[in-house]
Amino acid sequence: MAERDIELIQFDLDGTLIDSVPQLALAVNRMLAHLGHEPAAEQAVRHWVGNGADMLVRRALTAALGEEPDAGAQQAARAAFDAAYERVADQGLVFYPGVLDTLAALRLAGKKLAIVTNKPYRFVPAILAAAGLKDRFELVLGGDSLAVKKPSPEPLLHVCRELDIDPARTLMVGDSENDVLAARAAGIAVVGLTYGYNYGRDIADSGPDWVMSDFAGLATLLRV
Ligand SMILES: O=C(O)COP(=O)(O)O
Ligand SMILES: [Mg+2]
Repeated sequence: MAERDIELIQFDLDGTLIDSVPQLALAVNRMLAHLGHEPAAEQAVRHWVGNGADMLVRRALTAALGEEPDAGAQQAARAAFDAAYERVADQGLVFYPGVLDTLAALRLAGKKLAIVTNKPYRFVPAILAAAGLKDRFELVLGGDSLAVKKPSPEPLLHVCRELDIDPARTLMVGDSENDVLAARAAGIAVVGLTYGYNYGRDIADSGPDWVMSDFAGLATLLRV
């Protein structure tokens, strides 16, 4: 199948469309301060993002405590993180270069667009609204929208089923090995972006079908 036959593009959010680490780091540090711990460096937070809010909080707490938190500490920390992130998630958002123009061009070319993020769903609508992207996506799934999140293929397959589009006519675009693993297991072609997080590792090592350093490369790939 030619790349121009792609009908549906599923996007990761953090590290792909937006650089959300400043806001996540702020929320992590408000949570740590609330619990009496020293703040974490933004660079550390960058490497903790990728498996959703529970894992981000767990990694931050483990670093602060020097051991895994117990269930009660984890729960209290998650509540403090959520309260803090709710206030800043849509503030001062930075979209990566080429994202807004390329999304508009893909839409104009008749492509269906969706978001599959591991970020809890409740934070996502405000982020999209702040960027004027509320109506750009056919479907938006958060990390807690289904019973499983990426690297499970299920969220990606769920979107294909809901929109009635063959995985073979779908493209996944993300910055993390979780995006590549989910796409591969779903039989979906995948672009790996080099500018995101991926725990500080090279996305090329995960073996995506294409490696791109620039979001606008999608327009060239899909010939829109
Ligand atoms: O919130 C996370 O941990 C990662 O979110 P993402 O799936 O949009 O990269
Ligand atoms: Mg990501």
